[in-house]
Amino acid sequence: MIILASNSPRRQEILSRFTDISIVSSDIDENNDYYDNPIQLVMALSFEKGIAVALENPSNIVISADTVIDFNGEILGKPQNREDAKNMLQRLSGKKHKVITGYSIFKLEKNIKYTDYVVSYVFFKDLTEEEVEDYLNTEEFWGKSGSYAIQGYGSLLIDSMQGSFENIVGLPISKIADDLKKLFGISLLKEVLKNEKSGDEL
Ligand SMILES: Cc1cn([C@H]2C[C@H](O)[C@@H](COP(=O)(O)OP(=O)(O)OP(=O)(O)O)O2)c(=O)[nH]c1=O
Repeated sequence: MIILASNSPRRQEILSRFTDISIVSSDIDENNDYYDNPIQLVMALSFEKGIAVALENPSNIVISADTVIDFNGEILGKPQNREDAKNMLQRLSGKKHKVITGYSIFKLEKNIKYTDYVVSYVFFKDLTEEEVEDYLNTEEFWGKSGSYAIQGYGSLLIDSMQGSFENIVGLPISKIADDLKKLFGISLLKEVLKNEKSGDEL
């Protein structure tokens, strides 16, 4: 069984659509000042999140991920407080930014330690002060990189996007499916059929 090393309900929801998973939470310090390159940062953080869990479970496939926003070269993570969130949303307003998710896949008994990343683009609408305040009042911004959730009320803030939607939500499932095929010969569609997951509710 695949282990997802994550506390993120979004990541759990995405991966569990395709295969049975078990969750092992990974608590690492995400305040990492070593990297000013967002790609290096998300790859390093995802590796760190996953490796501790992989060492405990060497015979399992372990997947971990980390998501940040790259706003003209500046890294935006999760907001510390409402003020911080307001500031991020006002800066993203009317502009394009990158959402970068780094992810790692491990199976240590086979000496597999794989890390990669996926970039998506999000174009924000011009937001009024009132719209920003109303969105903040939904409290959805907590725990979200860039202070919004494209899968939630944040969809109203967004003009358009380019690339993988699931990557923005935190797990680039299409790319990970390709990697699972390459690394282990596992097909997520075959997993869906094997586990008789129903497509009816989607
Ligand atoms: C941009 C964006 C981010 N997010 C979320 C995905 C991630 O959960 C979160 C970024 O924080 P992360 O640090 O990547 O992940 P996490 O702390 O939530 O979970 P874990 O480290 O245990 O795996 O932002 C959305 O849900 N929607 C969005 O539109």
